[in-house]
Amino acid sequence: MTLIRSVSLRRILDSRGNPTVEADVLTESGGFGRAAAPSGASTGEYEAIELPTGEAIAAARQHAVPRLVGEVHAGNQRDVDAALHGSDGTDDFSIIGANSAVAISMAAAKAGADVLGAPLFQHLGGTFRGDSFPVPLGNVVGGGEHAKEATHIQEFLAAPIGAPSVSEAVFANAAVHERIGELLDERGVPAGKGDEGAWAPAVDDATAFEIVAQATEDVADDVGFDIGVGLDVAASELYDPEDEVYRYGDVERTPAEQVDYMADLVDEYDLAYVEDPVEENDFDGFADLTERVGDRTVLCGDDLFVTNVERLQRGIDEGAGNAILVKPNQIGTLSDAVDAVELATRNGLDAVVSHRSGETEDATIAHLAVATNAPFIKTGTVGGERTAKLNELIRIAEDAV
Ligand SMILES: O=C(O)[C@@H](CO)OP(=O)(O)O
Ligand SMILES: [Mg+2]
Repeated sequence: MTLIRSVSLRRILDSRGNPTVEADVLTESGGFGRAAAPSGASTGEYEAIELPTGEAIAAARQHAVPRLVGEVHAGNQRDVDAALHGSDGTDDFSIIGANSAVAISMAAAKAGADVLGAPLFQHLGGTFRGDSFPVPLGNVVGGGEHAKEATHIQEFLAAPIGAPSVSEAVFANAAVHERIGELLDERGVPAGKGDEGAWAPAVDDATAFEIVAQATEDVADDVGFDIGVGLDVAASELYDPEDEVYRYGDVERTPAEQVDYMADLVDEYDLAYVEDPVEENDFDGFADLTERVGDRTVLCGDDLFVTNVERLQRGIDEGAGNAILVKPNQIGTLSDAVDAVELATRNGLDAVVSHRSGETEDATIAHLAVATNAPFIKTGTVGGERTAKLNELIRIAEDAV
């Protein structure tokens, strides 16, 4: 019924104005799915390979499409993703590109759901999913690789952990974003926005903490539930492997000092969430920090784990982190992303389904988060490519998809 009739690939724009891969999958019975690959700026060293768009499309047309059309059922996601792996033959999608692979994988899932007449989250997660929702972590101030001349820490996140519904959480994050705009204005600090729509003021990290803490408190008072503060430090981008130091402008920290600094920040700001507090090869430092503060905050590996079950298993064995960031394009298929969530969940780690800094209107990750019962989703606060996912969560909660 869901046998794939055609796969079309094209070059479309992402939110940074760069080209990316979009895939259309059509089934014999008329089911249709369309999806597009996102793209990172602060990419991890161990991510699956994103090829230049034209190359990825040509390679996928040559190697993957013939293995899918007339061969594989879109409703069987494992078969679709196995065909993608089989057509590539490497363990990092360096032949067809993880950008082509993920676009096809997600488009096939949507085509499968379309044939079934079921919402995507239900096709992926089953009929008992759809009652619990992830807490949206909203990027409200940022710098690093997402905005030059702004903060050293890449993302300051609003974490509306006490919100009674996903809709109230989404609106609370937007209110924090707006309040920060006012606070910056009051201080006379001009601010543009970074790649993900967060404010990108030229202030130091300490000032950003002050402003974000005040804004989350103000909005929490208004809405009547708890809003915590989270961070994506993206520490690999601050780390100089030659000198073995983290550089925050003129301030340098050794790996041991970096762990101390992160532990101090967790206590000083009662941080609800910290992503990539140390660089991507430092499992020991991550484990040390987890031992020290893992009982009171979510310590999430992004560049550390790259949605890869082998790296995640190492983290589990070594006690490095208590959460994993899940980005389908880091690993190339939905099946691999779901495997990472399931391994994490079985071992008591939280899954945080995530966007990339370069995005499209594609809202697959909203469905993936609901389908896998992920406790968190990180997908920005404002801007059309971010609200595409946030609004989809609101629709899923209302049974309106
Ligand atoms: O580091 C991250 O978590 C992401 C998304 O916020 O950024 P990028 O897509 O640039 O890797
Ligand atoms: Mg990150």
